[in-house]
Amino acid sequence: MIYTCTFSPSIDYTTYLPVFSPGGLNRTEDVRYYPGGKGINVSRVLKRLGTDTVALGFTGGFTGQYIEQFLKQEGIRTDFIPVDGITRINVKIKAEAETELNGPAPELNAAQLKALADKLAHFSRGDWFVLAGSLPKQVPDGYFQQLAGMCRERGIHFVLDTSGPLLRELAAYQPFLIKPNAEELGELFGADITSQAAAVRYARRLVELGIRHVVVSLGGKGAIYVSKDIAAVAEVPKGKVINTVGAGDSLVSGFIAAWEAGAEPLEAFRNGVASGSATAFQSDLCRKQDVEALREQVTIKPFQEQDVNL
Ligand SMILES: Nc1ncnc2c1ncn2[C@@H]1O[C@H](COP(=O)(O)OP(=O)(O)O)[C@@H](O)[C@H]1O
Ligand SMILES: O=P(O)(O)OC[C@H]1O[C@](O)(COP(=O)(O)O)[C@@H](O)[C@@H]1O
Repeated sequence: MIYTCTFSPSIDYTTYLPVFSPGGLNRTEDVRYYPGGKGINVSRVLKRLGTDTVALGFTGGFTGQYIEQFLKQEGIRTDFIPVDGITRINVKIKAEAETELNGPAPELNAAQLKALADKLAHFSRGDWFVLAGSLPKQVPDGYFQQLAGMCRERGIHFVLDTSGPLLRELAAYQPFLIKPNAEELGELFGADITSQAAAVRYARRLVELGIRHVVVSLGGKGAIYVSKDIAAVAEVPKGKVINTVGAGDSLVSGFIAAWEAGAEPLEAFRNGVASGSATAFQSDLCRKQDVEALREQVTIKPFQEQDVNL
């Protein structure tokens, strides 16, 4: 089974307007309320691609209930741990530029954290644990390391899509897949990633740590895949960008869906990139038919040492 885990779910209050004036009164007529948070997006996309998951994480209040109901209506199994606070609402303003306002998640107590570790203790070899999105800082030292260590010991595919200092620490637990964007990869190494060659160089350092698949997403500039034997660059298909929120999560989902179906790494990568772009080209997350239509338009080439600026 694929378990996704979202420590900080959200409702993504997504609104479209031609011009956004900071500091002024902005009236908007087109508003959507999507359940969000990276693991939840992965569960939603995998469902659309025909793969079942269980969405784990922490939810609270009326916003938490909304997310749970929404996912159930889409046929997604949930097993959230209830928390006392109210699940956040993240604001996504789609005007000339995309502006995001991501709130803090409710605090978690020791019993709630333990409840998650107890669930992980029942996973079987070959299951997946997709830990995605921002992680709370106020957890006891070593907690996330314990979860990552359980995955390593039990042969669970550990997929990590987070940012900040924990990304560096958990990378040492040899996740199966990680998907930083260029900025997150740069943060890991205290570097500015301004070229494909730099992205490949640092991704290789992660592979040397024992991570099997490293995908560096580059927004509209595509993505890079690095493993022990392969370094490849994908160009994205052309299309009208509508909402890139969830594009990174869709990339992760497309990769996992194809891998579970027996695809080779570069085919899984292609499916991931097509899923990311299919999401960027619509308001909500990608649909299977759009991913299939875009897949052949994703060009993948071996990485060439000559430098290409990002
Ligand atoms: N402007 C875009 N045009 C086409 N595809 C895009 C665009 N933005 C994102 N994507 C697709 O989504 C993937 C992930 O996007 P990215 O913005 O890098 O992720 P994140 O949201 O995690 O930072 C990209 O690798 C690409 O496949
Ligand atoms: O946990 P974070 O880092 O605040 O991110 C949460 C946000 O990321 C998203 O999951 C989208 O992520 P991506 O655009 O990176 O795929 C939103 O749904 C959510 O509002």
